[in-house]
Amino acid sequence: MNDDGFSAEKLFNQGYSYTYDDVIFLPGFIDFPTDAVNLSTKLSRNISLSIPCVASPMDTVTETSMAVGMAALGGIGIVHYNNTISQQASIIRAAKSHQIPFSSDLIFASPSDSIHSADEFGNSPCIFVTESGTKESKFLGVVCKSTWNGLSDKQARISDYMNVSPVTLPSSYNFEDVAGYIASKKLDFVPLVNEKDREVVNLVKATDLERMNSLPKLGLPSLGTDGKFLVGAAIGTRDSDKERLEHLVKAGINALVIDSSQGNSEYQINMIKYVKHTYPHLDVIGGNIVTKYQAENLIKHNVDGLRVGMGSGSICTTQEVCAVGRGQATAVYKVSSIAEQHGVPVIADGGISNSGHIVKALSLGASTVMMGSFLAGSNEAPGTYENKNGLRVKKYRGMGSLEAMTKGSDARYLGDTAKLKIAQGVVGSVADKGTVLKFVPYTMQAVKQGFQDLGASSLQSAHHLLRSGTLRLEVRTGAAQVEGGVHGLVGYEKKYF
Ligand SMILES: NC(=O)C1=CN([C@@H]2O[C@H](COP(=O)(O)OP(=O)(O)OC[C@H]3O[C@@H](n4cnc5c(N)ncnc54)[C@H](O)[C@@H]3O)[C@@H](O)[C@H]2O)C=CC1
Ligand SMILES: O=c1[nH]c(=O)c2[nH+]cn([C@@H]3O[C@H](COP(=O)(O)O)[C@@H](O)[C@H]3O)c2[nH]1
Ligand SMILES: [K+]
Repeated sequence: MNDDGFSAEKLFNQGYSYTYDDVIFLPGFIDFPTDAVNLSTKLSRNISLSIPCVASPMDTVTETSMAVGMAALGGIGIVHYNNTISQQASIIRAAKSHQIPFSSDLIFASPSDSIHSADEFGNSPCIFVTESGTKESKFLGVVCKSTWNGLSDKQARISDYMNVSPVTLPSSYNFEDVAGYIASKKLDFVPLVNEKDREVVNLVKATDLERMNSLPKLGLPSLGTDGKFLVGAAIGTRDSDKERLEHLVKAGINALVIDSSQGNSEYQINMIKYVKHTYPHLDVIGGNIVTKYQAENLIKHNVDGLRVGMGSGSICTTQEVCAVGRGQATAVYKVSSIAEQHGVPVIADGGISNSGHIVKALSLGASTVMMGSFLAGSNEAPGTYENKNGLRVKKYRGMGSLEAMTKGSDARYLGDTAKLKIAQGVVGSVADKGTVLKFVPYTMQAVKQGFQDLGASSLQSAHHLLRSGTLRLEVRTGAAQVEGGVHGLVGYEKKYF
């Protein structure tokens, strides 16, 4: 019997609430190469993923572009609901209509419009002309920036000079097909059009070919039985969320997250019952929870997945405001020890700021990690980059921040104008990280190295090491945490890849 270090069972039963940084694993035995580590997993009972990564349902994290990027990587994005029903449904429809791993910004105008300034093109080489000037309208033609630049009468109506027969490709084409076509015809760009309703879905530029070639090779994407990207969505626990759900189901969601900071409530249980009864084939993820007791209650009502984390998120102030929550390492271990007995996968939500935290979450029993701040600085997150003190940043805010609550179009807070609003989150910003298509694969490679050090060649094997007591861990003192980081240098640059 190995008496070095502690088993998780012993370590997590001593009355302390531990975070990821508090604990450290002792190395195991390596008998396989890093590339033999298999990170495939389950989001929920019936949804399989090839990487354990989930984008959080937050309005500065997951809309179409993030959902597409995460599914292309083999993970999944959960689309937020701090918008109208039609906006959320349209984000989901757009994500599900993609076959290629990225989503370009598309600009639309109607034939009767005029283009007054080159700025209206943004970064796009063209403006798309549709009947109503919106995306969900019949595609009529394009105006290329070069054509507009050459116009003598800049006030002319678009209908007078647009190209009504541009080269397009069907949106069902995959990236290799589109890239091959662009290269062979020497095109600058090609719009991808949904043949059924003649809607423009995406735009691939010649520069994208080079960009994609410089990125790590993608593994298996997350696809549903219909061959389309897997996309999840979140809703709340109000009655109005039932109408929202009807539209999300029509838009094709594959998984539903019932979003609440304290998921063990009558409101949530009633919603779970409603969803399970009305849409028996939809996987329902309940949460958020941090205790065995909460988990048992939601499992009893047949949830297909559990979202774990209260107050651990980077923008969360719940533990300060409400004095309720739990250290995330303890929360993940405790909840997953119950969930595993019922075959319910656990999502470790919040507090992930490096690959080591992902290794810890998964080795303590989670099947996936949900991330907000880790993804919010990517190109795929909503919003534009700003310059702050010489640093390129994007806004990232808590869904319980005053700003997000007052923006909220649903009745959660605005309907309750008589109530005093208390924020449980902050508004901040995060540094530019480039595309998820690059930094997520590198992060997964780092996670594989962590698993190799532990002697775990898969999530199943990591969970087996955990439950059998073979995985040994310890709590790090403050000094040990300092020692485990970079220390004693005058200056340094941290570069992971
Ligand atoms: N994971 C975390 O630690 C935390 C996350 N958040 C995020 O912030 C957002 C807001 O979270 P919450 O405030 O927990 O939202 P919530 O919608 O669950 O709760 C807001 C308030 O409405 C009440 N409520 C919910 N359903 C109701 C119904 N059917 N009838 C009457 N009252 C009802 C709740 O009890 C609560 O007082 C979410 O996106 C959540 O994920 C907020 C705090 C902590
Ligand atoms: O206390 C909170 N107040 C908020 O306003 C808030 N908004 C999001 N969340 C939760 O934080 C998670 C993301 O955390 P990270 O940025 O650490 O990945 C998310 O996935 C949520 O669980 C909030 N928690
Ligand atoms: K926090």
